[in-house]
Amino acid sequence: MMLHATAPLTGKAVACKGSRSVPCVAPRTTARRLPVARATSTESDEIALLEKALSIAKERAAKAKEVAAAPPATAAGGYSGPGFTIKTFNAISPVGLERFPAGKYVVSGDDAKLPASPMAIMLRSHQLKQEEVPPTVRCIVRCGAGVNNIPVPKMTELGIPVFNTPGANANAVKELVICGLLLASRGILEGNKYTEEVIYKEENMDYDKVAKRIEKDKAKFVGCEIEGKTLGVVGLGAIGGRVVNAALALGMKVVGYDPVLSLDAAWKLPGDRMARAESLEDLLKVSDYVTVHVPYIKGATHHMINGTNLKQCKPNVSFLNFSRTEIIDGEALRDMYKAGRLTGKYISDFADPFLSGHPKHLVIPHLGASTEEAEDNSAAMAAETVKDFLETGTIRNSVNFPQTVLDKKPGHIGGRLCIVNKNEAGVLGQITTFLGTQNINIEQQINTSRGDIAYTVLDFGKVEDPAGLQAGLAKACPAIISSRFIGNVFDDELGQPGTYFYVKWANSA
Ligand SMILES: O=C(O)[C@H](O)COP(=O)(O)O
Repeated sequence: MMLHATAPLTGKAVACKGSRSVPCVAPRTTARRLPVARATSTESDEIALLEKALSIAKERAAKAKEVAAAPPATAAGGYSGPGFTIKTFNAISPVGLERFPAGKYVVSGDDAKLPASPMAIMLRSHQLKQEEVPPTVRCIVRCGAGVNNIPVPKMTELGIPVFNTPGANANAVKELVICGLLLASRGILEGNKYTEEVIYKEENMDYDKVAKRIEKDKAKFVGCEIEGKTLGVVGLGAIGGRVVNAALALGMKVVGYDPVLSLDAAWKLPGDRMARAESLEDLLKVSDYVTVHVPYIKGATHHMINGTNLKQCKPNVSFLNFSRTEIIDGEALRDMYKAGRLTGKYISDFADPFLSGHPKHLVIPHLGASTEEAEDNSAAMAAETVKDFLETGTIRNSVNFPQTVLDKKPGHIGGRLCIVNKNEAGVLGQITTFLGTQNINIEQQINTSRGDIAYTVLDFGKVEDPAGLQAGLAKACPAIISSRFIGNVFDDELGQPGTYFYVKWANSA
């Protein structure tokens, strides 16, 4: 789709309320034949718009670079020791990067600019390889929801928590889903393509002819309304829940399905106005539109919509996929289109290897979370999550570690040990027994577990040799994967970033 306002244009830019980056163009007042130069005018409008969009993108990227490359400044409060080092992949919003206090954190996408090997990784859709994760990395944070670009099971095995930012970009995705519903119900993209590729060409950009043709050919693109139709929402988390409410507000009927609905998410649903399907098949049977909002998990949501359950669908069902390609089996859908069994559209911000170029498959770039607001929210939330973890060991919004929060006692002076170990019987006992042999009195502790991993945080008084303590503990408890000693971060020499971190896999390599 070309980037310009609707009707043929005078080329005169006017201020447009609510639009920051895309100027509107004043409508023509009298009909006239468009000279050949008309094409040049439209092109120059488009070039101007594209240049403007590009300059905004460049400005944001430059700002992000500037923040990331800022030399380590002296931190507020006079701290002048080493800072936590964060390696970024992808362009991360400066709004998030600015959350890392200068002098206490050094953030860069370039290893050479980090004074020490990275202690955390911050990324968006970059396909993270295991080799990119040195043993100094204590955590990884995804500015966004989907973590299928991160080798999570391997990270779990290495004892590295992976965080994401659930909900931070949900509104942006919801708005695009609503747009997707309209793209599915009306011939918007097809009509635009036809106008540009057929009408303009055939009528040689003659305005009067173009205007007549636009009226005449509208009959080719008759759509339907979404009001009163049924939307099936698969996955009722932060995005799905918002989609449910927005669709209801537009007068749609909504049926939802989520086999792992959290209590938190359930509270946000309009239970009285949304029907809840007992199974995916039940949802597919009644839906005119189906939108998927589940994470991509191999073996769980891979081809969740497939050749078997597509047979349950209404023939004119349209699919919206702003989650991940592999959730819908594109090959099966293509076969159903081929056999004439399905006639609705498939709207997505992901390409599909089996449907590329198929007239029913309307693809746009992966734009779900690409709004300034979503990028800012996700980066800010990611930065706070990392800071909390690095400075206190707190785990919130992790996809592979248990939620763990142990508030420090006011005025606590001394150490905190954060231990990651295999979730096996007797390990906690081994840890506390060992600390007892070292004359360490535990003041408070928390022990949590998730799957194969357990995480323990213990507070105690001052210790003289944290490194020796960690080495001794690892020897006494073979199930320990890593441990991290946190003193009073930034306040005493034991609390300096980068110190006292034990990693079994690095030591045994
Ligand atoms: O997983 C997500 O949050 C979305 O797909 C957005 O991804 P992006 O940050 O790469 O745009």
